[in-house]
Amino acid sequence: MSTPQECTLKGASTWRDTLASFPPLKNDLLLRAAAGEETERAPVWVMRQAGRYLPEFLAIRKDHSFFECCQTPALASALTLQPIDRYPRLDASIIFCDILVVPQAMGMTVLMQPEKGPVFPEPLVTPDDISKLREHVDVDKELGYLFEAITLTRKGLDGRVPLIGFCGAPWTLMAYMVEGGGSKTFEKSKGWLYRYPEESKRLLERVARVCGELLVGQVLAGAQLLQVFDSWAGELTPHQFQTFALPPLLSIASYVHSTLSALGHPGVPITLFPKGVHSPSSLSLLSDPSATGYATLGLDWQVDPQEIRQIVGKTVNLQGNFDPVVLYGGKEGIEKEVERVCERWKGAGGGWIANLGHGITPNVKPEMMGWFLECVHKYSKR
Ligand SMILES: Cc1c2[nH]c(c1CCC(=O)O)Cc1[nH]c(c(CCC(=O)O)c1C)Cc1[nH]c(c(CCC(=O)O)c1C)Cc1[nH]c(c(C)c1CCC(=O)O)C2
Repeated sequence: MSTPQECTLKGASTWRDTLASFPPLKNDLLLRAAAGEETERAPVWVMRQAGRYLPEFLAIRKDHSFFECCQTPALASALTLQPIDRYPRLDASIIFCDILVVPQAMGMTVLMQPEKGPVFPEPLVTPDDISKLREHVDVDKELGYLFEAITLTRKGLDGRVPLIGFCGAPWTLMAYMVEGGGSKTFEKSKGWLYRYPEESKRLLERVARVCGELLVGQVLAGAQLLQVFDSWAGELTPHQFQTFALPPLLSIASYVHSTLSALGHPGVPITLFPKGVHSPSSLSLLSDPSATGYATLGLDWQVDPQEIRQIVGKTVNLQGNFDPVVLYGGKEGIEKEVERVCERWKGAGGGWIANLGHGITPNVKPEMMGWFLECVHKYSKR
């Protein structure tokens, strides 16, 4: 990972003017919860909140390919604002983009296929293929559209809620780069970890370098909180998580914090979403933000907040962990479950950001999302 002094992003010299051009923030609940405050109610947002369950999303998507939406700042910004315009109860926005823009920036072709999801026509088959990746990634050149989208979106938000920037975690990105798409068994990518452990570590650190710069660039462009999505972390053994997934995650957070600090930027909190990581030994490694650089841990729906608090203590904030399928439970079912889960969280103590335990799914009725948000506002009150 390069040292902070080497930050050559354009935003490194322009961020003060960029930030000064934004309207003041009116709703800081998310930032207070991310700073560890037990807020008067839980801030709430939903992973994949801009997406296919919204008719206004489908209307734009009909005329533009998925990556065209990501790469066109006006479209990405419009899609980011759609859920914010529709749901005044959301406490955060997340920039419309995808974790797979990092492998694209490294030189890989990624297609988004209608029923299949992401496909890499030329995945990394053996470590020799690593040499096909760009040696040096010019993040401004390859991903500058995301920085532009963020700056544009901060203006469009008009201070209503904070804007979250994000990237994929190196292990999750490596899994896609080696599998060539989604997988049930992860036999190719996990196969690499057994067969080529040293080459895997080098690949993960190379991916981490791009992720670190991408996150810094997003903050310099106006992102107020960052999230790293390790969607496939739960596929690893605890030993693999510690050996392969964690070191590049730590490199990213350390790079982001030290680079922003060297630039005189006040810094932003980072959330890690290590989906499926339930082992106490792995969770313990993530319990101290001063050691990891991650202020908040995202939880999926398969754990209980009070049990997790027992393991990680109260220094780290938690985010999650509603079952995404609760949104198919009908109004009464949603209300009962939100009330139950909010009580567990209040009993757990510490900073809590309400969210689903994974992305919202495409068949959710938009009014059920609205009802879910209303229930969280009501039942998370302290
Ligand atoms: C693994 C992953 C991806 N992308 C992402 C992850 C991590 C979170 C997770 O685990 O779900 C993250 C992501 N993807 C998208 C966002 C935008 C911001 C948001 O609203 O949260 C974010 C934060 C848009 C998207 N990314 C994608 C869509 C739908 C594509 C379409 O419109 O055709 C959206 C709105 C496509 C995508 N992108 C990816 C897959 C596997 C797919 C296909 C399956 C699916 O649709 O969920 C990779």
